Amino acid sequence: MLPAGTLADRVAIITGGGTGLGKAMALEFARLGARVVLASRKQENLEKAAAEIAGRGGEALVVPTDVRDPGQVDNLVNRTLERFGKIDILVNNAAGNFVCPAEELSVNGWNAVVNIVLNGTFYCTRAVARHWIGQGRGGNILNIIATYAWTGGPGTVHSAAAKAGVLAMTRTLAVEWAPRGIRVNCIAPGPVDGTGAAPQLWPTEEARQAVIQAVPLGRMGTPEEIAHAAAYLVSDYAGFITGEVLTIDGGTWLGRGLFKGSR
Ligand SMILES: CCC/C=C/C(=O)SCCNC(=O)CCNC(=O)[C@H](O)C(C)(C)COP(=O)([O-])OP(=O)([O-])OC[C@H]1O[C@@H](n2cnc3c(N)ncnc32)[C@H](O)[C@@H]1OP(=O)([O-])[O-]
Ligand SMILES: NC(=O)C1=CN([C@@H]2O[C@H](COP(=O)(O)OP(=O)(O)OC[C@H]3O[C@@H](n4cnc5c(N)ncnc54)[C@H](OP(=O)(O)O)[C@@H]3O)[C@@H](O)[C@H]2O)C=CC1
Repeated sequence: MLPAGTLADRVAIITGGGTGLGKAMALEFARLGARVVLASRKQENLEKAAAEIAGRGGEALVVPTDVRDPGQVDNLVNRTLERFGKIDILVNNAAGNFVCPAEELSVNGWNAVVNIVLNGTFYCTRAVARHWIGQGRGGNILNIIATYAWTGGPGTVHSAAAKAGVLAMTRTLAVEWAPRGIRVNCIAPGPVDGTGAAPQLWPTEEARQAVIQAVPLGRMGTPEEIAHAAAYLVSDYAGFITGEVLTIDGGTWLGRGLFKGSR
């Protein structure tokens, strides 16, 4: 765990910060001293997370936002600046996902996921970076992707394609904005319990056990394990890291190996 004070005085916007991994990151960033801005569609989830942060002595601003709407994203940036006067960190964590054979996926289904994951990430990134560049100051962007950005993800073509786009965006902007002092990195989590992925991707205990079988470390990850790594990447400890993907998946994307029977 990073020491308290690591993110002192930082202001962090976290999209999808009311639930799952976003909430875990918000709690951890607040523990480390950051003031956090929670942005997603459902105000009720955001308020609950903000109350939990306040209950632990932290400070959180709630800004209901649909990241698919560039106008709402501009409002998110403006509300953050009105309240805190600056932005140091943006975490693009909001996502939508469901399992559906590609040939059965409707245009609306494709667009729903791609608009949240790929377009929403770009709208938020552009709005925050415009502010930084206008002010002549740097900042930190962390994008939450998934390992199927490079392995492919049968059953989730919308999400896999969108996350691959976010990975390309990360590497592109890491270099394009390096002279501006803006770092851009990714985390690729493996399956994590206690998040919104469960009802969408492993809705039954049987399905969950099948996922665990695919993990070399033999278990799901925890939201806190992702949050600790996220805090590191947006902190000064990672000051020379940009354009990188930190995979936190218990070895899952590497597979189980071919020769299990003979080991
Ligand atoms: C290793 C793990 C990696 C994990 C990665 C993650 O991201 S985990 C993160 C997990 N967390 C989350 O996913 C949380 C957020 N997720 C959400 O808000 C929704 O799941 C959303 C992504 C559909 C967006 O909602 P919305 O209100 O904007 O959209 P809407 O309800 O209006 O639907 C739009 C279209 O999609 C269609 N459609 C929907 N479901 C299915 C389905 N199962 N089957 C087929 N199709 C489906 C629906 O029929 C419609 O098409 P139509 O009929 O008009 O042609
Ligand atoms: N959990 C896991 O096992 C894995 C998760 N991931 C990634 O981790 C991240 C967090 O997912 P997880 O915590 O599991 O799932 P959650 O469903 O808990 O989180 C997704 C969040 O995105 C928000 N969101 C969805 N659509 C929009 C939108 N249009 N505008 C703004 N916010 C939106 C939701 O809030 P609201 O409904 O209020 O809008 C929700 O808080 C995602 O990027 C996901 O792809 C990657 C690999 C594995």
